[in-house]
Amino acid sequence: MDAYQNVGIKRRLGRFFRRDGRALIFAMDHGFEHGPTDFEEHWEHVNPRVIIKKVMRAGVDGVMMLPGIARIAGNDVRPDRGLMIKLTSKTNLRPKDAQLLQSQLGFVEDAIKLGADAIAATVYWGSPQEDVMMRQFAEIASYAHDLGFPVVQFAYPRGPYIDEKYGSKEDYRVVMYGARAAAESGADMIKTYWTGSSETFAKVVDAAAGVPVLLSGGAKAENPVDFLKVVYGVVEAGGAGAVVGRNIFQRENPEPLIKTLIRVIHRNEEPEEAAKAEGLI
Ligand SMILES: O=C(COP(=O)(O)O)[C@@H](O)[C@H](O)[C@H](O)COP(=O)(O)O
Repeated sequence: MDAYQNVGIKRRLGRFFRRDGRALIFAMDHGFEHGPTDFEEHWEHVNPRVIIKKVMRAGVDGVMMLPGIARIAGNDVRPDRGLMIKLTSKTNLRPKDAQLLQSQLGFVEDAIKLGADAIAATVYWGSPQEDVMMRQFAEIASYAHDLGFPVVQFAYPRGPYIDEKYGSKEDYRVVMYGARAAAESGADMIKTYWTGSSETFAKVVDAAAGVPVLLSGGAKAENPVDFLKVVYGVVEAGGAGAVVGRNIFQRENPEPLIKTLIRVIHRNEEPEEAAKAEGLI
């Protein structure tokens, strides 16, 4: 039985990762997690069908979204690309002291009915509510794995003790700890923060013990080359690519950036050269 389940996990992971073991995944959960103001720069992208068609054309390897957006736009994700459905979230409208919890808003069955190739959940390692998210992740992972579906953990260390002890949630010792905790809790793919250098990110990759580690994109960079350099650093460190939202959808025409990211992630091209080749700069 186990062998068959592992085949399912591997085949489904293979819809995200190319032969080089890397992926560029488009993130589209911001309308819920940050609010629709994230789309104000290019308001047409508040319609998931519009932006998903654009990112598909440009060649992203997969897309991550919440279940309701998958009902609206899941069909626009081409069948040969990965569809990741995330089952936990929070709004930015919550009181501040409740922001350190992601709640479950859907179930493994929902994600499977919607055609998911992978199922994702966030754990804020170090949060006072870490226990709740650990249990949510365990329940989701246990059931998904039983059915042969890979599970992605957004392993985000954050909480008052982290700030007090390390000064920053991006301190590599903290990010490394989160990645390790994700691997030890059964994740098949990990999404986390940039640590500021390729050397320190390599430690995060090591700590994940073979589970692929992808960058969580972050706010839109003023200069796209700065963002490309971060992604280049992730790849140099042995990272498995990036999950990118704002740097893509906060551009009217995201195609040149996506094509440049593909050059950096899948062809190891230097950011500036790649950006010039795609007419981005
Ligand atoms: O993890 C998320 C939010 O993280 P946050 O609480 O803003 O640090 C997701 O909303 C995004 O999917 C993720 O941040 C990737 O999108 P970008 O950061 O590239 O916009």
